[in-house]
Amino acid sequence: MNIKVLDTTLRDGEQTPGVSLNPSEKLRIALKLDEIGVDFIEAGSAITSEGERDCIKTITNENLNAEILSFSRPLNKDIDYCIECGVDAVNLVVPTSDLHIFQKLNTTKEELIEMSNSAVEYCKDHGLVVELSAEDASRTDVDFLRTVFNNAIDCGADRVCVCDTVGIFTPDASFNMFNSLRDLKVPVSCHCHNDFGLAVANTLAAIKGGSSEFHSTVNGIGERAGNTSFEETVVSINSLLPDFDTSIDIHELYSISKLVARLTGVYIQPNKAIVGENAFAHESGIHSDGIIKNASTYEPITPELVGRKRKFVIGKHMGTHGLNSRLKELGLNVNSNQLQQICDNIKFLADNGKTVTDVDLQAIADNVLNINYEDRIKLEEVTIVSGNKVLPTASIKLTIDGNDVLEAGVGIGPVDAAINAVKKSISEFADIELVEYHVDAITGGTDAFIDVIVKLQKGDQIISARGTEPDIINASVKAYIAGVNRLIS
Ligand SMILES: CC(=O)SCCNC(=O)CCNC(=O)[C@H](O)C(C)(C)COP(=O)(O)OP(=O)(O)OC[C@H]1O[C@@H](n2cnc3c(N)ncnc32)[C@H](O)[C@@H]1OP(=O)(O)O
Ligand SMILES: CC(=O)C(=O)O
Repeated sequence: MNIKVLDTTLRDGEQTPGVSLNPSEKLRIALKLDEIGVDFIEAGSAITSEGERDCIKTITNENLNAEILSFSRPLNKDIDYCIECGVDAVNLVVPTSDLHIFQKLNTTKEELIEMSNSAVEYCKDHGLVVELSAEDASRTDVDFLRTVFNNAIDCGADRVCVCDTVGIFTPDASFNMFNSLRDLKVPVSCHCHNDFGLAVANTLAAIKGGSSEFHSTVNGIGERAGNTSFEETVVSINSLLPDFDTSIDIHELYSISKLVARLTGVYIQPNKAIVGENAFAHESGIHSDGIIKNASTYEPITPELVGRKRKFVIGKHMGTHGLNSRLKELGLNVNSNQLQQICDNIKFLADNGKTVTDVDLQAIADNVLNINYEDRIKLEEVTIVSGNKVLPTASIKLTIDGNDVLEAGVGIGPVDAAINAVKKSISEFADIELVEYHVDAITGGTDAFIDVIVKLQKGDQIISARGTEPDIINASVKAYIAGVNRLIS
């Protein structure tokens, strides 16, 4: 059975405290959601603001394949704004629990049904598709919930949705709720929150119980602890529920996750399922060895399925099989004695608390293999002008293959300006992208040593490099140049 996906990254996801997307950012996300096969896109809440309406209009102007919805309360003024934005449908949110009806809306159950019915009729009179979402449904008396839904359906609602607004469902409760609503005459969808970390589990249980649609957000962003994670649910349906599928192009999940993280500024933790940095990374020797022999030993799905690549990480827990595989990726062939020596050196560093980067690994390997490696690029000088009233500007003097090169760059801040100046000096011969930048203050104070780790990419090759200095600009430039030197060596 095909399960429909309503993505609410642009509405409930944007309700993440501090997140606000502009029209072009919302459009980029909507285009990607549409491209990868999302059925319904909740583009925002038209009532919220002028800017929000501009965002929704930018999306509705594109005539996407997906149905475009706006959130709306069951109030004509909200619905009028939805109509002005040209949406196909409304997510009409009607609170149904006693708590919400009596304490929040300060009304009665009879008046609530009246408000809900008349809003559905108003929407239908204006040609809108209606998904009626019962807010706080998981704390609502089921008979009353059925009454609200059946009234709405009689008035023309096209779909109804059970919202676990504060994430209190357990998988059993979710299954039972949806199983008891199987006889409703329209599709029933589920909207779960992650307050107890159960949103994906509850969504899967809802689907097994009879829900034919689920709401989710990319990376699980949203109010408080967030919503059901889009990527986790899609992959779980694909891999764990053999009787169900979705129309989503699973290979694109990583790229949409990256896009949403970048545009919202909500970065995901490394151990997040499917899209986290470590989801397909292996440091432990026993795991890496198993993976090399047969990847299924320690990977339930292949990284390629979700648009990712496996990686073996250098560190304290690794063994020689994983290390050898990483050395080969870096173009280094070693015998078993050399391999063991390199492994011992890395474990010594790791035991002393050091994160071992690829550049460290290559330096250790050079030493063990007696390779005389000379950096092609050397930093001679870097000068920064920065302050509260100037555009951060950097001038840089390098020697490249023995020749002096002078360059200048500007940037958002002094580090950006310095890196831009280095990039300009090497642009003719090295097409290198900075894919990650991480900074730590080693001792915590303002006089601390700064440890910068960068990841740089040239074609298919990604390597990590470090710079440690008392000055963040010098540390960043040093890390960047160390990585570039290795990538062009
Ligand atoms: C579970 C969810 O995620 S619901 C979606 C939550 N999203 C948002 O709130 C984001 C968009 N919201 C906004 O921009 C603003 O809250 C607005 C424009 C909708 C309303 O702003 P204001 O008029 O200043 O009211 P405020 O937000 O302070 O209070 C909410 C009002 O809506 C009422 N309300 C809340 N939910 C509903 C509902 N589903 N149906 C009808 N009325 C509702 C409240 O009772 C309150 O009304 P009151 O002023 O008569 O007491
Ligand atoms: C409608 C909605 O976002 C909720 O109940 O959580």
